[in-house]
This record gives sequence, structure tokens and C-alpha cells, in this order.
Amino acid sequence: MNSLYLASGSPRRRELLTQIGVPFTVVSAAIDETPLTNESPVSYVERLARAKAAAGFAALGETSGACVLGADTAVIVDGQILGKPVDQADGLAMLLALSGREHEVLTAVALTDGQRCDTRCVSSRVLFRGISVEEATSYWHSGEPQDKAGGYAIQGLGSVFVAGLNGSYSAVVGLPVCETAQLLGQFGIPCWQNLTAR
Ligand SMILES: Cc1cn([C@H]2C[C@H](O)[C@@H](COP(=O)(O)OP(=O)(O)OP(=O)(O)O)O2)c(=O)[nH]c1=O
Repeated sequence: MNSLYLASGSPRRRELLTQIGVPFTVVSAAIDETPLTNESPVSYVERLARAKAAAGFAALGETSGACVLGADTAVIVDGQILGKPVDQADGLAMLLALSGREHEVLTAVALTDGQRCDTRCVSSRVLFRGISVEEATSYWHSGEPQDKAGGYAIQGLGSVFVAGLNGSYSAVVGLPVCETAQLLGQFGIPCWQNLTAR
């Protein structure tokens, strides 16, 4: 059976992959996340997920039988791709742009064995209640928004802004577990559903 590697520095992705009972090893895959000119949001997250998987695979060198998983999450509002905020002003601008309305969260996952690379992209819609400048400022100072796409975490304090979700909760957190399990199955890597209940 192929061994699974997760090309990610994200603790959320590690937790979500652990949740579906598949053994894996973390490998580093730092890549340039700048969008290309006129790149669509779906093309962007799929390209980055593939690039992370490929970079992780390259970092393994000659390891045989390795499958490497990469993922990317972006928040989309008014056609704009929001990555991680670069500073406080950027973080506050993001939260205020998301305030009182719905936005899209796209997460792509890519899996490669060095021969082929398959991807899945999951779109979810998140509705935020109105957020005041004071709340946005105090949320920024919690330290939570800094390393999150769109400057918030649905799994953390940011949940107080979330009035609705239509889509995949795990995809918003960073790894769509349903689609990831299906992708792993296609590469011969079983998850919990292949185990017998005791
Ligand atoms: C919208 C949202 C994003 N996020 C996180 C998921 C991702 O870790 C991060 C988006 O940045 P990414 O560039 O997708 O991932 P990353 O840099 O954290 O990790 P990797 O090494 O795999 O590239 O935002 C949350 O944790 N909660 C949320 O509600």
C-alpha cells in the first residue's frame, strides 16, 4: 500500500486528516501563493493545492510508494481572492468586507503519486452577521485571524460572526474530509470505512 504524506504546515489540516483515521507523515512544502494575472479563484486554489503536493513529493526524493496530499483555502468576495491578512489594516479591511453578507470559501485538495495528480475543489457559502470596527479590532488582537484565509477561523472565536453555512464545515477549516477520503480511496489508501467495527 502507498504511504501517505501531508504537504502542509497547517495544524488544522493535520487534525482533520487524523480525524479520518489514515496514518500519514507531514512533509514541508513552502510555495509562492501569489495569484496569477486574471486567474479564476477555482484555478488559483487548484493550482496551489497541486503545487504543494508536487513540492512535497519533490522534497521526499527517492521515497518509493509515496502519495502526497496538498490543499489550499481561499475566501472569495466580490470576485476578489482573500488570502491571509498581511497586517492589521489588511485584516480589518477583510473582516469589514465580509460583514453582514455572504461569501464563498474555496478549498482544493490535490493528491499525487508522482505519476498522476488528481484534485477536488469544494465551494462553501458562509453568511456573516454585521461586524463593527471595534469588534473587528478586538478580534484582530486575539491573534486568531493572522494565519487564516479571509482573516477569520470558523472553528475558533470567529464562529461568533457566522450566521449560516451552506457547504462543508471541514472544507472551510482547511480540508474537506469527505472529498479527501474519496480521493485517497482512488489512490488505494483506505480510511476508516475500510476498517471493521469492533
Ligand atoms: C476560512 C478559514 C481558513 N482557515 C485556515 C485554513 C488554512 O490553514 C488557512 C489558509 O491558508 P492556506 O494557504 O490554504 O494554508 P496554510 O498556509 O495555513 O497551510 P499549508 O502549509 O497547507 O499551505 O486558513 C481556518 O483555519 N479557518 C477558517 O475558517
